[in-house]
Amino acid sequence: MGTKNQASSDLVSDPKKKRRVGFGKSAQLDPGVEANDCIKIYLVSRKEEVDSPDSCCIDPIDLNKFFEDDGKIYGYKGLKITVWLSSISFHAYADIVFESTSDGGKGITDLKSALKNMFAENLVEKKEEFLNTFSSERLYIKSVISSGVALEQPTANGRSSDSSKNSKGEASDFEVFKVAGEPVGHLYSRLVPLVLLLIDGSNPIDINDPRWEIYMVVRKTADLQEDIGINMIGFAAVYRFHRYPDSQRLRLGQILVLPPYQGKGYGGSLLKVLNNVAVSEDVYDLTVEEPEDSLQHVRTKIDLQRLLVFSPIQNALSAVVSRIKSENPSKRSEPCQYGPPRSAVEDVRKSLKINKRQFLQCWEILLYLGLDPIDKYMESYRAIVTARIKTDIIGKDSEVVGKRIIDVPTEFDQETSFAMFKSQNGNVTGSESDGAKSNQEESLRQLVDERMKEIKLIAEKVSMSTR
Ligand SMILES: CC(=O)SCCNC(=O)CCNC(=O)[C@H](O)C(C)(C)COP(=O)(O)OP(=O)(O)OC[C@H]1O[C@@H](n2cnc3c(N)ncnc32)[C@H](O)[C@@H]1OP(=O)(O)O
Repeated sequence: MGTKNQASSDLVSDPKKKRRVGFGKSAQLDPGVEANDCIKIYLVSRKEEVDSPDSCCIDPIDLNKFFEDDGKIYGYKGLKITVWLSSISFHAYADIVFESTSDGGKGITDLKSALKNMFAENLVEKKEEFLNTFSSERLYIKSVISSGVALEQPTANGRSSDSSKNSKGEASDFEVFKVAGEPVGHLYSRLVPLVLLLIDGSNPIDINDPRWEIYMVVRKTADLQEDIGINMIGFAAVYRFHRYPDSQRLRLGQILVLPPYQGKGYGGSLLKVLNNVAVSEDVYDLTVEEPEDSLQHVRTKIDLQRLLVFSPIQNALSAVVSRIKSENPSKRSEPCQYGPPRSAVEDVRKSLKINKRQFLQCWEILLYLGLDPIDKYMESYRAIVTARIKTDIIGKDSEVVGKRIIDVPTEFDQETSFAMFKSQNGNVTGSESDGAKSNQEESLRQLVDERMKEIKLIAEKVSMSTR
């Protein structure tokens, strides 16, 4: 880490100095600068890319969280921090530039310790030392994968056309390696900054727990010399649970495709490899921990492609589609069940390793795809989705007297925030009113609209890929 206008030793590193109390009037207090506004992080794979304006600037989820209290940096005038993060060894170097420092009543932020929070041991003090890592650590990824196991690549359809969009054909030129046991800790320690910067709401995994495995996607670059040409594209951290009495479950905890490679099919390919692992090892199921919408989108597309050709569920699916067509669910006063039979849930889990929750999500979209032409059955379909969402939010007893949903002020997404309200005698008391009821209906309508949009989008993509 270094500075241009000021020596790095000028930076405050004594925690006691971090938040000195100022005595000026509050109106004159240093307003600070948002970390997000003065830090830029570039991902570089060659030393020539350092200082180049054309390098890949990444877009971290939130840099403010690395700075105490309100995420602001205090005490600097004209502060600009440029971080170069190596995608070869994952070391980082920070170039810190500022015109002057002074305590404007809020102390002078300790930049060193904040950057250490982000990059830990990967942070290199001297630029020269950082530049040297491109040669001294050039075999790092190669050495990691040499301790791992190469996995079979998926041959399933779905991404090949997208991959060919890339004129360099990058997405077809990759391999996946599984790293387990002792090397996981060392490798993951290097990957932690990427996880914290690029995966929303992530926390580092416990590297002392031997049940974590890392699946690494690498690309061999043909134009470079032997030994050098291996880049990491992305990785997944997967937890292997024991399931009594003699089975195992896999849980995808974190997945990241490096920003320059996102949207080129690598994430989907990695998920397909994980599906292959789950099926070939005959584990109980493969689940995903709190998937982001973007991941859930890719995952659902892949699962739908598998389900559409999975013959054991096709009869059940046709039967439910026919019932919807003839029963007209939108006209029924009682909510009706159009879910899959239990045997289908079990078949899907056993053969495809898709768990029930994910299968139900996919089933809803399979019904949409089956109701052809969908426009004719849209009212019925929407009624089914509405009933399902209502049940998900307030449980199976939603129609029971005395239980109502109301929307409540919340710091979370308003669209998904409800509270259940139960009165003693079945009458609604307190603040629930006609107004609250219509708010509740509006919230439900918005949720249904969102889900309908999502279903339509995925159904279109899947139809396109299977044509
Ligand atoms: C359990 C967890 O780890 S949850 C956190 C998941 N990880 C992250 O959010 C980190 C940042 N994102 C990523 O690393 C990647 O974008 C992943 C892993 C989510 C997906 O990998 P990619 O290689 O980008 O996906 P891939 O190219 O196979 O598929 C692209 C699809 O994902 C969608 N997608 C990719 N990135 C995003 C995004 N940031 N936002 C919304 N959608 C996205 C695209 O719309 C595309 O869908 P389409 O083909 O239907 O148009």
